[in-house]
Amino acid sequence: MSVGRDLPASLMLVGAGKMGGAMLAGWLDAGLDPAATTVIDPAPSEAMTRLCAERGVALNPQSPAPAAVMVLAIKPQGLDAAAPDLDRLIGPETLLVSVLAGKTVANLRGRLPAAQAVVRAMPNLPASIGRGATGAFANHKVTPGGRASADALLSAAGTVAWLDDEDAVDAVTAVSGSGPAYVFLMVETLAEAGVAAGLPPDVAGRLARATVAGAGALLDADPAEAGALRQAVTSPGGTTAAALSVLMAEDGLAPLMRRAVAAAKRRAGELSG
Ligand SMILES: NC(=O)C1=CN([C@@H]2O[C@H](COP(=O)(O)OP(=O)(O)OC[C@H]3O[C@@H](n4cnc5c(N)ncnc54)[C@H](OP(=O)(O)O)[C@@H]3O)[C@@H](O)[C@H]2O)C=CC1
Ligand SMILES: O=C(O)[C@@H]1CCC=N1
Repeated sequence: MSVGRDLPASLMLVGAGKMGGAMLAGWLDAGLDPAATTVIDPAPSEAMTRLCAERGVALNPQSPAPAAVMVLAIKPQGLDAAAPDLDRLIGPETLLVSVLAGKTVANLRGRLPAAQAVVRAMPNLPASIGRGATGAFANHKVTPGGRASADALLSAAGTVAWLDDEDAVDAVTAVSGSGPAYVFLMVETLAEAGVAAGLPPDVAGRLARATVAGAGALLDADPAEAGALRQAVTSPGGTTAAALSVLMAEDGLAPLMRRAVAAAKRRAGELSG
């Protein structure tokens, strides 16, 4: 699908924080018309204010007109307070694309009755460099053209997986939405372990960061499965095997990751409503 061709004729981004800001930069780079783009955020960061000024994007205009697509990127906990004002900004043809964790299509339509066609999307932070991973679900009111627009927007930020089952969005949230934080934590804990093993903190930090970044880049460049790449590092009877006997033990990383993902999915469910 051609990203540029299917980008919406006009777009309103509501909430230009970490996730909204990351996506906006990618969309503008992908060819979204800045003159047809509006950002609504009551207290935009300096960087967002500068980006809008430099690229010619309208920031908090007095009387914004409904756009072809509204992307909602406020916190889920802020939906109730924001909804009455936002509902007035949704036209009969507006496609609502929400990235709010936990908020279901029914939750959204309950707060925003003007919204008919709704896409629930769960992107992640590497969208800021066009390397995001997004899961998306479209309700039955979304037309093929609306889905193509949403796909073009989300694809501008990286890989998109469309989901047939809305319940899967909470699992996507727990795996890829929150997932970058798990990887960043891996860098932090690997560095800490390096210090405990005797490395100076700056050396441990630099090597841990470069190791995770390099492993990610290799995973990206090499079509081999992650397990095969792991085996390529593991010399029989060597140091990696010794470490993996700890990480792959019955009480190692796998059950810990299952518990972490289950906790995130449970939290997404709690944010529903
Ligand atoms: N961060 C991430 O990695 C991911 C986040 N998400 C989802 O993205 C959404 C935003 O998260 P994130 O970017 O981290 O949060 P942020 O707090 O960074 O961004 C939310 C932004 O919305 C603004 N805002 C608050 N109320 C309104 C309003 N009524 N109208 C317009 N803007 C408003 C906030 O302003 P102020 O700060 O002044 O309140 C803030 O700038 C969440 O729903 C989250 O679940 C999804 C995937 C990944
Ligand atoms: O932590 C959160 O709730 C959001 C959703 C996924 C990533 N950040």
